Amino acid sequence: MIEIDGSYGEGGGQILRTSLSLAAITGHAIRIAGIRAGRPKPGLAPQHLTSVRAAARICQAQLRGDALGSMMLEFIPSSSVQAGNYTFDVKEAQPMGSAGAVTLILQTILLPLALATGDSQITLRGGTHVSFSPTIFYIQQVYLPMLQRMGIDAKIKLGAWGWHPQGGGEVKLLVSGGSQIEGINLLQRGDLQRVRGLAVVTELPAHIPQRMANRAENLLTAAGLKAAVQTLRETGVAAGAGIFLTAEYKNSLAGFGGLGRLRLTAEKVADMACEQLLKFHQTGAPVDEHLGDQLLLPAALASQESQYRVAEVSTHLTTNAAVIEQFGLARVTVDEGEKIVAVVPGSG
Ligand SMILES: Nc1ncnc2c1ncn2[C@@H]1O[C@H](COP(=O)(O)OP(=O)(O)OP(=O)(O)O)[C@@H](O)[C@H]1O
Repeated sequence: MIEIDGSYGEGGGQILRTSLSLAAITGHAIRIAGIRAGRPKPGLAPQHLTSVRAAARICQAQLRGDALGSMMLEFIPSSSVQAGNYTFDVKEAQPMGSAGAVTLILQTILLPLALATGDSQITLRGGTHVSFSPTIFYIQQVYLPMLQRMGIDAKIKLGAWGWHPQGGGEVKLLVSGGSQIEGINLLQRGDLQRVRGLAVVTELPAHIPQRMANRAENLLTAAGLKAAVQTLRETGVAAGAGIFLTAEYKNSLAGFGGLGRLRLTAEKVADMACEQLLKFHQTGAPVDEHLGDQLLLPAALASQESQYRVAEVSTHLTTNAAVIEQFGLARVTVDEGEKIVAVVPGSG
């Protein structure tokens, strides 16, 4: 049984999710104590509990401690990962409804399914565009295209938008099994080709996405960047608004966003997304702070080494590196000065 300290470093949900993915892939039993001890409301929240159950379903794991608020979990896989058709709904963990991020559940099971024999089709229900997690736009425009370069083939389709706090979104994920994961080398990003974006609302007037798009295009153009932001107005289970931007460099992709809320003007939401993008652009790095921690897992499972330069070395990154090393799957070196991450699989 591999013992994981959930309070280590960041002390957040990512330690749990990375451990679940790796337990499913390797078949190792794990015990995690101190789950999300670093958070104000520690223990398993609906999104985490759904991730636990999703990971358990695909490798028929026995569970102990799989309850809301639990700070201890035992996860004992009893089969190899089984490709197939699955549905996971955050509501099953929290019947009152929750905007728990489906993207984080997606990231927990994607690599195990990509390495399994056979293709999978997954339906995920919950929050699709929520703070402190990748949005579906980010998964579509940044994460999956980067994974594609590493030999992982997955596609997603948004069925319904799910915003905070109601959730209620739906996403279909198609994963090709039998992947051979290749390493990635991202030290130079090359020139910026353009910034593409989407300004969207559900159940709100059309002037809002238009104002977000105009503001973002104006700000980015004034900074000398080529930018095109589309607008979209959709129906949904609740009102919501957001703007999502992708910076497309010759060799890399990076994603940023702003989410609307009551009393925040459309312009302010666009400003938030543009500020993040412009700050990133100035660093000259190919990999944004979030992709930096998200690339670690595929890099650890690849058959070659990876090296990439990040805009910022986050505690998510260093914490994730420590979890991966604990499974003995790869050696991860983070050069804090140069902000270069090196992953050598099979040498942990
Ligand atoms: N704006 C963003 N764009 C892309 N990815 C993001 C963004 N914000 C957060 N992420 C990613 O979401 C993940 C969040 O992990 P974290 O450990 O914070 O867990 P959590 O389960 O959301 O909950 P908690 O932090 O409450 O424990 C990280 O991989 C991080 O890179």
